[in-house]
Amino acid sequence: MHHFTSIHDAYNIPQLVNEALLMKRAPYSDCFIGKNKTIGLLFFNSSLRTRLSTQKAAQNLGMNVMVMNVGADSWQLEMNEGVIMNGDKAEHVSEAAAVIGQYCDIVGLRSFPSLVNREEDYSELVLNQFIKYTGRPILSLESATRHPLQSLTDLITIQEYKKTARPKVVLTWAPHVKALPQCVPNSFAEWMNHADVDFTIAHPKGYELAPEFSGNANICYDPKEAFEGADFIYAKNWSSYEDYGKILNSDPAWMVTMDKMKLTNDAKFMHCLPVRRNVVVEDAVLDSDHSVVIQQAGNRVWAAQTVLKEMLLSLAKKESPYLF
Ligand SMILES: NCCC[C@H](NC(=O)CCC(=O)O)C(=O)O
Ligand SMILES: NC(=O)OP(=O)(O)O
Repeated sequence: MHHFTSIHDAYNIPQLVNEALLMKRAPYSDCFIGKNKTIGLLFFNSSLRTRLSTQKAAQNLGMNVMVMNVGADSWQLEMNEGVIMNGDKAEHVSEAAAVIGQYCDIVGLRSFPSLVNREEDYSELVLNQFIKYTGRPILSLESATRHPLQSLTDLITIQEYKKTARPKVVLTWAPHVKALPQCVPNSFAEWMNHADVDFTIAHPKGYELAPEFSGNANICYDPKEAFEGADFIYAKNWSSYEDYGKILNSDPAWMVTMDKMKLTNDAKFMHCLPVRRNVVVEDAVLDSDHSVVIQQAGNRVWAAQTVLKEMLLSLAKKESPYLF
Protein backbone atom coordinates (compact mmCIF):
# COMPACT_ATOMS: atom_id res chain seq x y z
CA MET A 1 0.00 0.00 0.00
CA HIS A 2 1.64 3.26 -1.12
CA HIS A 3 -0.93 5.97 -0.32
CA PHE A 4 -4.01 5.38 1.86
CA THR A 5 -6.70 7.84 0.82
CA SER A 6 -9.68 5.55 0.22
CA ILE A 7 -10.88 1.95 0.21
CA HIS A 8 -9.42 1.67 -3.30
CA ASP A 9 -5.90 1.64 -1.81
CA ALA A 10 -6.69 -1.48 0.24
CA TYR A 11 -6.49 -4.59 -1.89
CA ASN A 12 -7.61 -7.19 0.70
CA ILE A 13 -10.09 -5.70 3.17
CA PRO A 14 -10.92 -8.84 5.25
CA GLN A 15 -7.19 -9.39 5.68
CA LEU A 16 -6.72 -5.79 6.82
CA VAL A 17 -9.47 -6.23 9.44
CA ASN A 18 -7.96 -9.51 10.69
CA GLU A 19 -4.53 -7.94 10.83
CA ALA A 20 -5.91 -5.08 12.94
CA LEU A 21 -7.55 -7.49 15.37
CA LEU A 22 -4.25 -9.39 15.71
CA MET A 23 -2.43 -6.08 16.25
CA LYS A 24 -4.88 -5.27 19.05
CA ARG A 25 -3.79 -8.44 20.87
CA ALA A 26 -0.07 -7.84 20.28
CA PRO A 27 0.41 -4.06 19.89
CA TYR A 28 4.22 -4.09 20.03
CA SER A 29 4.96 -7.08 17.81
CA ASP A 30 6.17 -4.75 15.02
CA CYS A 31 7.84 -2.16 17.22
CA PHE A 32 11.00 -1.95 15.04
CA ILE A 33 9.34 -1.78 11.63
CA GLY A 34 9.23 2.03 11.69
CA LYS A 35 12.63 2.64 13.25
CA ASN A 36 14.32 5.75 11.81
CA LYS A 37 11.21 6.62 9.80
CA THR A 38 9.36 9.87 10.40
CA ILE A 39 5.67 10.59 9.94
CA GLY A 40 4.41 14.18 9.76
CA LEU A 41 0.79 14.62 10.82
CA LEU A 42 -0.63 17.81 9.30
CA PHE A 43 -3.93 19.19 10.53
CA PHE A 44 -5.86 21.90 8.70
CA ASN A 45 -8.80 21.17 11.07
CA SER A 46 -9.45 20.16 14.68
CA SER A 47 -9.00 16.58 15.82
CA LEU A 48 -8.90 14.55 19.00
CA ARG A 49 -9.12 10.86 18.01
CA THR A 50 -7.29 10.94 14.70
CA ARG A 51 -4.43 12.96 16.07
CA LEU A 52 -3.84 10.88 19.20
CA SER A 53 -4.58 7.43 17.75
CA THR A 54 -2.36 7.94 14.70
CA GLN A 55 0.45 9.28 16.87
CA LYS A 56 0.12 6.27 19.17
CA ALA A 57 -0.04 3.84 16.23
CA ALA A 58 3.11 5.33 14.69
CA GLN A 59 4.94 5.18 18.04
CA ASN A 60 3.89 1.53 18.51
CA LEU A 61 5.65 0.84 15.20
CA GLY A 62 8.79 2.65 16.39
CA MET A 63 8.32 5.74 14.19
CA ASN A 64 9.24 9.34 14.97
CA VAL A 65 6.21 11.62 14.89
CA MET A 66 5.92 15.33 14.06
CA VAL A 67 2.55 17.06 14.37
CA MET A 68 1.66 20.45 12.93
CA ASN A 69 -1.56 22.46 12.87
CA VAL A 70 -1.18 23.92 9.39
CA GLY A 71 -2.59 27.39 9.04
CA ALA A 72 -2.57 27.99 12.78
CA ASP A 73 1.11 27.15 13.45
CA SER A 74 2.60 27.55 9.98
CA TRP A 75 1.92 29.85 7.02
CA GLN A 76 -1.44 30.00 5.25
CA LEU A 77 -1.11 27.92 2.09
CA GLU A 78 -2.24 28.75 -1.42
CA MET A 79 -3.56 25.55 -3.04
CA ASN A 80 -4.41 26.75 -6.55
CA GLU A 81 -1.93 26.98 -9.41
CA GLY A 82 -1.01 30.14 -11.30
CA VAL A 83 -2.34 32.53 -8.65
CA ILE A 84 -0.85 35.99 -8.10
CA MET A 85 -0.10 35.62 -4.41
CA ASN A 86 -0.83 39.18 -3.26
CA GLY A 87 -3.51 38.18 -0.72
CA ASP A 88 -3.30 36.64 2.77
CA LYS A 89 -1.61 33.35 1.77
CA ALA A 90 2.16 33.53 2.32
CA GLU A 91 3.27 30.19 0.90
CA HIS A 92 2.31 27.96 -2.02
CA VAL A 93 1.62 24.28 -1.44
CA SER A 94 4.22 23.42 -4.09
CA GLU A 95 7.03 24.64 -1.82
CA ALA A 96 5.46 23.84 1.55
CA ALA A 97 4.56 20.22 0.67
CA ALA A 98 7.91 19.64 -1.03
CA VAL A 99 9.74 20.92 2.07
CA ILE A 100 7.64 18.71 4.36
CA GLY A 101 8.58 15.83 2.05
CA GLN A 102 12.25 16.56 2.84
CA TYR A 103 11.62 15.93 6.56
CA CYS A 104 9.10 13.07 6.48
CA ASP A 105 8.92 9.55 5.05
CA ILE A 106 5.12 9.44 5.30
CA VAL A 107 2.74 12.41 5.51
CA GLY A 108 -0.68 12.27 7.20
CA LEU A 109 -3.13 14.97 6.19
CA ARG A 110 -6.44 16.23 7.57
CA SER A 111 -8.32 18.74 5.49
CA PHE A 112 -12.10 19.20 5.55
CA PRO A 113 -14.17 20.39 2.59
CA SER A 114 -15.15 24.04 2.20
CA LEU A 115 -18.83 23.01 1.75
CA VAL A 116 -19.05 26.01 -0.60
CA ASN A 117 -17.63 24.72 -3.88
CA ARG A 118 -18.72 21.13 -4.54
CA GLU A 119 -16.61 20.68 -7.61
CA GLU A 120 -13.45 21.78 -5.83
CA ASP A 121 -14.20 19.70 -2.71
CA TYR A 122 -15.02 16.56 -4.71
CA SER A 123 -11.86 17.01 -6.79
CA GLU A 124 -9.89 16.60 -3.51
CA LEU A 125 -7.73 19.59 -4.38
CA VAL A 126 -5.76 19.77 -1.10
CA LEU A 127 -5.15 16.01 -0.84
CA ASN A 128 -4.06 15.80 -4.46
CA GLN A 129 -1.76 18.79 -4.19
CA PHE A 130 0.01 17.11 -1.27
CA ILE A 131 0.25 13.84 -3.21
CA LYS A 132 1.71 15.80 -6.11
CA TYR A 133 4.22 17.92 -4.21
CA THR A 134 5.43 15.97 -1.12
CA GLY A 135 6.70 13.06 -3.20
CA ARG A 136 5.89 10.91 -0.17
CA PRO A 137 3.17 8.36 0.63
CA ILE A 138 0.09 10.18 1.92
CA LEU A 139 -2.13 8.89 4.72
CA SER A 140 -5.57 10.51 4.74
CA LEU A 141 -6.61 11.64 8.20
CA GLU A 142 -10.00 12.73 6.71
CA SER A 143 -10.13 14.64 3.47
CA ALA A 144 -12.82 16.60 1.65
CA THR A 145 -14.88 13.53 0.68
CA ARG A 146 -13.68 10.56 2.74
CA HIS A 147 -12.43 9.38 6.15
CA PRO A 148 -10.97 5.94 5.37
CA LEU A 149 -9.19 5.32 8.71
CA GLN A 150 -12.54 5.90 10.41
CA SER A 151 -14.32 3.49 8.07
CA LEU A 152 -11.71 0.77 8.55
CA THR A 153 -12.15 1.26 12.31
CA ASP A 154 -15.92 0.93 11.88
CA LEU A 155 -15.55 -2.32 9.96
CA ILE A 156 -13.20 -3.69 12.65
CA THR A 157 -15.75 -2.74 15.33
CA ILE A 158 -18.62 -4.38 13.43
CA GLN A 159 -16.50 -7.53 13.02
CA GLU A 160 -15.89 -7.57 16.79
CA TYR A 161 -19.49 -7.04 17.86
CA LYS A 162 -21.56 -8.80 15.20
CA LYS A 163 -23.78 -11.64 16.39
CA THR A 164 -24.91 -12.87 12.96
CA ALA A 165 -22.87 -13.72 9.87
CA ARG A 166 -24.49 -10.95 7.80
CA PRO A 167 -25.67 -8.18 10.16
CA LYS A 168 -28.11 -5.44 9.24
CA VAL A 169 -26.16 -2.17 9.37
CA VAL A 170 -28.05 1.14 9.25
CA LEU A 171 -26.36 4.45 8.57
CA THR A 172 -28.84 7.00 9.84
CA TRP A 173 -28.72 10.74 9.26
CA ALA A 174 -29.35 12.74 12.46
CA PRO A 175 -29.98 16.44 13.07
CA HIS A 176 -27.19 18.91 13.87
CA VAL A 177 -26.82 22.63 14.48
CA LYS A 178 -24.00 23.05 11.93
CA ALA A 179 -23.52 22.11 8.29
CA LEU A 180 -21.13 19.14 8.36
CA PRO A 181 -19.12 17.37 5.65
CA GLN A 182 -20.25 14.21 3.85
CA CYS A 183 -16.85 12.51 4.39
CA VAL A 184 -17.81 10.13 7.18
CA PRO A 185 -21.07 8.88 5.62
CA ASN A 186 -19.52 8.74 2.11
CA SER A 187 -16.65 6.66 3.34
CA PHE A 188 -18.74 4.47 5.66
CA ALA A 189 -21.13 3.72 2.78
CA GLU A 190 -18.24 2.92 0.45
CA TRP A 191 -16.74 0.44 2.94
CA MET A 192 -20.09 -1.14 3.88
CA ASN A 193 -20.91 -1.65 0.20
CA HIS A 194 -17.74 -3.76 -0.01
CA ALA A 195 -18.46 -5.69 3.22
CA ASP A 196 -20.65 -8.74 3.80
CA VAL A 197 -23.50 -6.82 5.49
CA ASP A 198 -27.13 -5.92 4.77
CA PHE A 199 -26.69 -2.17 4.39
CA THR A 200 -29.34 0.57 4.66
CA ILE A 201 -28.93 4.35 4.55
CA ALA A 202 -31.75 6.31 6.21
CA HIS A 203 -32.14 10.05 5.75
CA PRO A 204 -34.73 12.73 4.97
CA LYS A 205 -35.33 13.56 1.30
CA GLY A 206 -32.66 15.90 -0.04
CA TYR A 207 -29.82 14.23 1.88
CA GLU A 208 -28.93 11.65 -0.79
CA LEU A 209 -25.20 11.01 -0.88
CA ALA A 210 -23.31 11.12 -4.19
CA PRO A 211 -24.28 7.93 -6.10
CA GLU A 212 -20.63 6.84 -6.28
CA PHE A 213 -20.76 6.45 -2.49
CA SER A 214 -24.32 5.23 -1.79
CA GLY A 215 -23.89 2.56 -4.46
CA ASN A 216 -26.41 -0.28 -4.10
CA ALA A 217 -27.37 0.43 -0.47
CA ASN A 218 -31.07 0.27 0.48
CA ILE A 219 -32.31 3.84 0.89
CA CYS A 220 -35.00 4.51 3.49
CA TYR A 221 -36.75 7.81 4.22
CA ASP A 222 -38.44 6.61 7.43
CA PRO A 223 -36.19 6.29 10.52
CA LYS A 224 -38.51 3.86 12.33
CA GLU A 225 -38.72 1.53 9.36
CA ALA A 226 -34.93 1.62 8.98
CA PHE A 227 -34.33 0.72 12.64
CA GLU A 228 -36.52 -2.45 12.47
CA GLY A 229 -34.31 -5.48 13.13
CA ALA A 230 -31.03 -3.57 12.81
CA ASP A 231 -27.88 -5.03 14.39
CA PHE A 232 -25.88 -1.80 14.14
CA ILE A 233 -27.10 1.81 14.16
CA TYR A 234 -24.44 4.18 12.83
CA ALA A 235 -25.56 7.78 13.34
CA LYS A 236 -24.08 10.80 11.60
CA ASN A 237 -25.20 14.21 10.48
CA TRP A 238 -24.20 15.50 7.07
CA SER A 239 -25.17 18.50 5.00
CA SER A 240 -26.87 18.14 1.63
CA TYR A 241 -24.80 16.96 -1.34
CA GLU A 242 -27.45 18.00 -3.87
CA ASP A 243 -28.11 21.45 -2.39
CA TYR A 244 -24.45 21.58 -1.57
CA GLY A 245 -23.47 22.25 2.05
CA LYS A 246 -27.00 23.30 3.10
CA ILE A 247 -29.00 22.27 6.17
CA LEU A 248 -32.42 21.26 4.80
CA ASN A 249 -33.89 19.57 7.85
CA SER A 250 -33.58 19.72 11.63
CA ASP A 251 -36.51 17.47 12.55
CA PRO A 252 -35.79 15.99 16.02
CA ALA A 253 -37.71 12.86 14.95
CA TRP A 254 -34.39 11.82 13.36
CA MET A 255 -32.52 11.93 16.69
CA VAL A 256 -31.50 8.46 17.91
CA THR A 257 -33.60 7.65 20.98
CA MET A 258 -34.08 4.67 23.26
CA ASP A 259 -37.63 4.32 21.85
CA LYS A 260 -36.20 3.76 18.38
CA MET A 261 -33.41 1.48 19.64
CA LYS A 262 -36.20 -0.80 20.98
CA LEU A 263 -37.21 -1.51 17.36
CA THR A 264 -33.76 -2.98 16.63
CA ASN A 265 -32.27 -6.42 17.19
CA ASP A 266 -30.63 -5.14 20.40
CA ALA A 267 -28.39 -3.07 18.10
CA LYS A 268 -25.04 -1.59 18.93
CA PHE A 269 -24.93 2.19 18.59
CA MET A 270 -21.94 3.64 16.72
CA HIS A 271 -20.76 7.19 15.99
CA CYS A 272 -17.33 8.44 14.87
CA LEU A 273 -17.35 11.21 17.55
CA PRO A 274 -17.41 14.03 18.45
CA VAL A 275 -21.16 13.77 19.00
CA ARG A 276 -23.63 16.37 20.23
CA ARG A 277 -25.68 14.81 23.02
CA ASN A 278 -29.47 15.21 22.82
CA VAL A 279 -29.22 16.60 19.28
CA VAL A 280 -27.81 13.61 17.35
CA VAL A 281 -28.48 10.96 20.02
CA GLU A 282 -30.09 11.11 23.43
CA ASP A 283 -28.12 10.57 26.65
CA ALA A 284 -30.00 7.35 27.44
CA VAL A 285 -28.58 5.64 24.31
CA LEU A 286 -25.01 6.89 24.70
CA ASP A 287 -25.02 5.88 28.37
CA SER A 288 -26.52 2.44 27.74
CA ASP A 289 -25.00 -0.93 26.83
CA HIS A 290 -26.09 -0.28 23.23
CA SER A 291 -23.28 2.23 22.80
CA VAL A 292 -19.85 1.09 21.62
CA VAL A 293 -18.59 4.57 20.70
CA ILE A 294 -15.68 4.46 23.16
CA GLN A 295 -14.55 0.99 22.05
CA GLN A 296 -14.96 2.18 18.44
CA ALA A 297 -12.67 5.17 19.11
CA GLY A 298 -10.21 2.79 20.80
CA ASN A 299 -10.05 0.79 17.57
CA ARG A 300 -8.75 3.85 15.72
CA VAL A 301 -5.28 2.89 16.97
CA TRP A 302 -5.41 -0.58 15.38
CA ALA A 303 -6.77 0.69 12.09
CA ALA A 304 -4.01 3.31 11.87
CA GLN A 305 -1.32 0.88 12.99
CA THR A 306 -2.34 -1.74 10.42
CA VAL A 307 -2.40 0.78 7.59
CA LEU A 308 0.90 2.37 8.64
CA LYS A 309 2.55 -1.05 8.82
CA GLU A 310 1.42 -1.76 5.24
CA MET A 311 2.73 1.63 4.10
CA LEU A 312 6.08 1.07 5.85
CA LEU A 313 6.45 -2.38 4.28
CA SER A 314 5.75 -0.92 0.88
CA LEU A 315 8.35 1.82 1.48
CA ALA A 316 10.93 -0.74 2.60
CA LYS A 317 10.25 -2.79 -0.52
CA LYS A 318 10.90 0.26 -2.66
CA GLU A 319 14.06 1.23 -0.80
CA SER A 320 15.57 -2.29 -0.63
CA PRO A 321 13.87 -4.44 -3.26
CA TYR A 322 16.58 -7.11 -2.96
CA LEU A 323 15.37 -7.92 0.59
CA PHE A 324 11.91 -8.97 -0.66
N1 LIG B 1 -13.65 13.60 12.31
C1 LIG B 1 -14.92 13.24 12.70
C2 LIG B 1 -16.01 14.16 12.25
C3 LIG B 1 -15.60 15.55 11.98
C4 LIG B 1 -16.69 16.49 11.58
N2 LIG B 1 -17.46 16.85 12.75
C5 LIG B 1 -17.59 18.11 13.17
O1 LIG B 1 -17.05 18.99 12.56
C6 LIG B 1 -18.41 18.35 14.41
C7 LIG B 1 -18.41 19.80 14.78
C8 LIG B 1 -19.42 20.21 15.81
O2 LIG B 1 -20.19 19.40 16.33
O3 LIG B 1 -19.41 21.40 16.08
C9 LIG B 1 -17.59 15.86 10.52
O4 LIG B 1 -18.77 15.73 10.73
O5 LIG B 1 -17.07 15.47 9.45
N1 LIG C 1 -13.66 10.54 14.57
C1 LIG C 1 -12.67 11.44 14.37
O1 LIG C 1 -12.05 11.49 13.31
O2 LIG C 1 -12.45 12.24 15.42
P1 LIG C 1 -11.49 13.52 15.43
O3 LIG C 1 -12.12 14.49 14.45
O4 LIG C 1 -11.51 14.00 16.84
O5 LIG C 1 -10.15 13.12 14.96
